Amino acid sequence: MDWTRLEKAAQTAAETPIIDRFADSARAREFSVSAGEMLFDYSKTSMDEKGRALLVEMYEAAGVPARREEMFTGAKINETEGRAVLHTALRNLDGDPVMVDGKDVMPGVLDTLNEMEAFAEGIRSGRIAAPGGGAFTDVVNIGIGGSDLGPAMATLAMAPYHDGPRCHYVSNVDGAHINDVLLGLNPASTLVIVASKTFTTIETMTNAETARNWIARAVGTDNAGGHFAALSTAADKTAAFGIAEDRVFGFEDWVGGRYSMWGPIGLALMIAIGGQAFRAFLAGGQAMDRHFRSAEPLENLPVMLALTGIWHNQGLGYATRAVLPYEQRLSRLPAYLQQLEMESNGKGVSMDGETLAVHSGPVVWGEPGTNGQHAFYQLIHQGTRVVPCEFMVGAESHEPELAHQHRLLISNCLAQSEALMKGRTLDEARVLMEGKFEGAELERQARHRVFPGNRPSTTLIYPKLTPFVLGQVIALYEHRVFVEGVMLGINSYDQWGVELGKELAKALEPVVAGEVSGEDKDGSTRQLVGFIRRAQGA
Ligand SMILES: O=P(O)(O)OC[C@H]1O[C@](O)(CO)[C@@H](O)[C@@H]1O
Repeated sequence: MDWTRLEKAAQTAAETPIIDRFADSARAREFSVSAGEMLFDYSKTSMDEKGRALLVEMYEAAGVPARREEMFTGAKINETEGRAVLHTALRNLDGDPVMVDGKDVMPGVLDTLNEMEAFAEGIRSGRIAAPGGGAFTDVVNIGIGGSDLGPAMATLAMAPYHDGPRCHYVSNVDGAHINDVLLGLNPASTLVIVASKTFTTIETMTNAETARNWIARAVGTDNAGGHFAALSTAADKTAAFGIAEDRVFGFEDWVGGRYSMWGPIGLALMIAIGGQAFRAFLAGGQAMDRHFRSAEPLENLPVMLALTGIWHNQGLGYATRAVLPYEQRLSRLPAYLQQLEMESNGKGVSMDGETLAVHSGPVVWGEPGTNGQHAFYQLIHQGTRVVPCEFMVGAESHEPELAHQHRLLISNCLAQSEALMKGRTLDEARVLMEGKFEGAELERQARHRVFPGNRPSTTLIYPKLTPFVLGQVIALYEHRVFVEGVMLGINSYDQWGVELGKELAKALEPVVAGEVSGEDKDGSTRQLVGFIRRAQGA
């Protein structure tokens, strides 16, 4: 990959102020792309035609289209773990065959979907009741990372469609989390879902144990099993935990944790919104898959989202990107995308083990607008670092009676991208301050009110945040990660970088407990442990 050529092209293009590009009346149209009823506008960036052509050339040279076919058809593209990458099969609602090791995985996928739906509808209707009688009023999903963030994010996002039992999510090993969630619940009418691909994750297994004790204390050990379900690839381990086979919804190792909300890991979401709405969510993902698989690069929304990302990160060296949904119900989307993007593309070596020639994927962060405007947008507008912003907003809300609020929301979203691009010159700031200050003080005050402008942003607009649209948005970001990962030459589907901390935490627990001396630890770690133990009165 000729990253130097990209850097030069991007730097040259960035010499032209973004706003000047709109002298061409076709700019907005030509630097936008649609998928279904969704529009992605990347015209407020410095990307020019030459740069875009180079990006497409690099995309082709990296072999993204061929790799994409490999992914969809079950090739083992997760090479370090020897696994296929088939979250797309989970939303392949038509059941067209997808082969892994010579076997069609679709009958199993669709059977599991039907079983999940029968269970979810049973819980929703009260047909599947608590052992003591009475419908389940509350569901607690215990999981972390990919076994938490997806369904937790989507349950919030889908609030207008939530007509099932209340759903709660516990992830942190901090006992405060499960304590505070369980505090308000009645164990006799609570269903606990233990969600863990591996069923070994220490946080989840510890919380599951705590929940089991809580349930057993209230309803008796014999009845506790009736309050549990499990979502996992490890049937032996769910059985060992004591969860009945018909309460276990399994999936295969070709579904990565952070890509797993489309299958059993989405069970709590399905219980919240029902099988039909969950299938609409899957259909949205499937529609984005079809678009991604068939559209030419310039007409392909995930591809252009990815190429814009590469332009900003590897081309211009912008180390972070902000995801700014003007949609309160997407408040957990930035956290979800942090795992999706950073656990996937935060790698320092290429697939063949060589050190990466360019930076890996960016730091992803964000908050919903308009909240962020009153917090960190100061830095985005006037700070010395450039942060490409990814705005998103729905044309319509679910609150027609509050249409004026939605107008305000949209206006704020569009105003921010306009302000970032246009900025405010010193002359304009002076005019603003005239009459209030004069002389040197006017000059000083005016300088504080200058906005450099020329700051890039993109905007994704969708009709309304329905289950279908949420499915489209999540699949869009998954495919963006895929394209960027292939162009960087990395494996987006492993996560070895999380292992070292886990190993060290395991070794440190007996040191913190005072059972082992910890002499082999560094001075800082010994000091911290010592301080904590003294504070605990040990
Ligand atoms: O579903 P599991 O196996 O409990 O894993 C939870 C999370 O932990 C990780 O493995 C990271 O430690 C994530 O990739 C995963 O989503």
